[in-house]
Amino acid sequence: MNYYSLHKQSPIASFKEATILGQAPDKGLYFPETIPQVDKELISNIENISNEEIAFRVIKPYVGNEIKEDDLFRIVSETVNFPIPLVLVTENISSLELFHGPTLAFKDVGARFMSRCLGEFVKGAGKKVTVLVATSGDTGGAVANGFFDVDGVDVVILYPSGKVSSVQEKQLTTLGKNIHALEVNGTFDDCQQMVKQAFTDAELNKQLFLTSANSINVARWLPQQFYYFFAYKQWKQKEQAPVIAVPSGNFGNICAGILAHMSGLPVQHFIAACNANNVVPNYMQSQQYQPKAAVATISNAMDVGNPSNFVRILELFHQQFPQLKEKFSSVSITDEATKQTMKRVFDATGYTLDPHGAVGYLALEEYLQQHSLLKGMFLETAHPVKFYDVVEPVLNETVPLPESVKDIIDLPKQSTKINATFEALKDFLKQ
Ligand SMILES: Cc1ncc(COP(=O)(O)O)c(C=O)c1O
Ligand SMILES: N[C@@H](CCOP(=O)(O)O)C(=O)O
Repeated sequence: MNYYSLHKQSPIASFKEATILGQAPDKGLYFPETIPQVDKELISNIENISNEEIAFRVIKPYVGNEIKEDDLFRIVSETVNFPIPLVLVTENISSLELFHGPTLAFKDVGARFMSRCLGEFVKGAGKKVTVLVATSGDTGGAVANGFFDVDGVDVVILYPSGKVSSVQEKQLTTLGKNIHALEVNGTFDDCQQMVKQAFTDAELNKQLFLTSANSINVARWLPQQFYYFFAYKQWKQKEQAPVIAVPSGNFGNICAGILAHMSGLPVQHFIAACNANNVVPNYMQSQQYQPKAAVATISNAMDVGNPSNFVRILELFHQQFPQLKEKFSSVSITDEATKQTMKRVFDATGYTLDPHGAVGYLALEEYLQQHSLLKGMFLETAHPVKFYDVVEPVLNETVPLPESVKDIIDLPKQSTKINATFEALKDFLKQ
């Protein structure tokens, strides 16, 4: 598979080149030249196919021959070696629990896949790779975990100071060794902008071999398709495709879901569930894309004011608004409504939502009220314990700490504070 830049000013890249570069030289995001179609048999027989094989068959056309088949199978097997259950919460709403991986968030899938692909590509390159990542909470922890102690790779994580949860911050800042955390005096969008600028700085790129582990990198973005297929495998009413609500911030996750659908996966409709950061819900009303400064919410990992991947969604629909509108809608949910949903669902069903999942749940519930014959699922994108400081007072219940969190909660944070300027990042990287 070849990839073109959405800015159309860079040469075509192979999967390996796109993974190593992260972002195209003209600052565009890479996009696959064609959308491969999965075999009809993969869908009709999906209940009998292992997750490893599903993942392999989905990703193989995107990777082509740039990783040997045996190695690719091993990589996907290691990527999806934890449970991803679809759990019934009410009669017509299910939760796809994406939080059973090592850092308790859906990012583990993309981060594990990408770290292994990059490992293959830089083997024997004789040069150290610096992986840059901007995070609003979960990407950083997953990437840190995926690349921890990997030979030849340094990871630099930029996160907005005071705007991630305490558990997320510990996951980002306590590993040490090849993982460096930069606490930026700004927002996630500032961090993302600084990282994107670093890829275009001639001096830095002469000195360092830089790549991105955000969803701008195709090797982080594309494997996020896997769990949409795993969800369908567990979907009982195959005669009617599910509505899927995805808590959305940078829009990489939902964009991967739409790509899976366009490759043949049955989905009735996608809902991008946003918090108060409502750039995309506004776009769906006005057709005007107007990025704005992110506002802080209790679903902090979705506090994004200029989502990177929305351009990929527009490309998937060939920039045609009527087609986009038919398959995709987007709503903005307030913090107050998020808390009420967490409490109401817990009291009625005993199910504990994290604030991001609660945004997805409410968006889905409202949609199903308008479309009463349909059923759906929301993506529970992180474990509630990652936001225990929000969840516990709302539910008036304690969320037990899993061992992985107990291990880090009392460790000292190791981070470097920097201003939200590219120069500050450059100075740090040059050291
Ligand atoms: C828990 C959680 N939910 C939702 C999102 C939003 O996902 P995306 O940026 O792919 O839209 C994130 C951040 O990635 C997250 O960490
Ligand atoms: N919500 C994300 C923001 C970055 O998203 P990415 O998928 O583009 O890496 C986070 O938790 O860091």
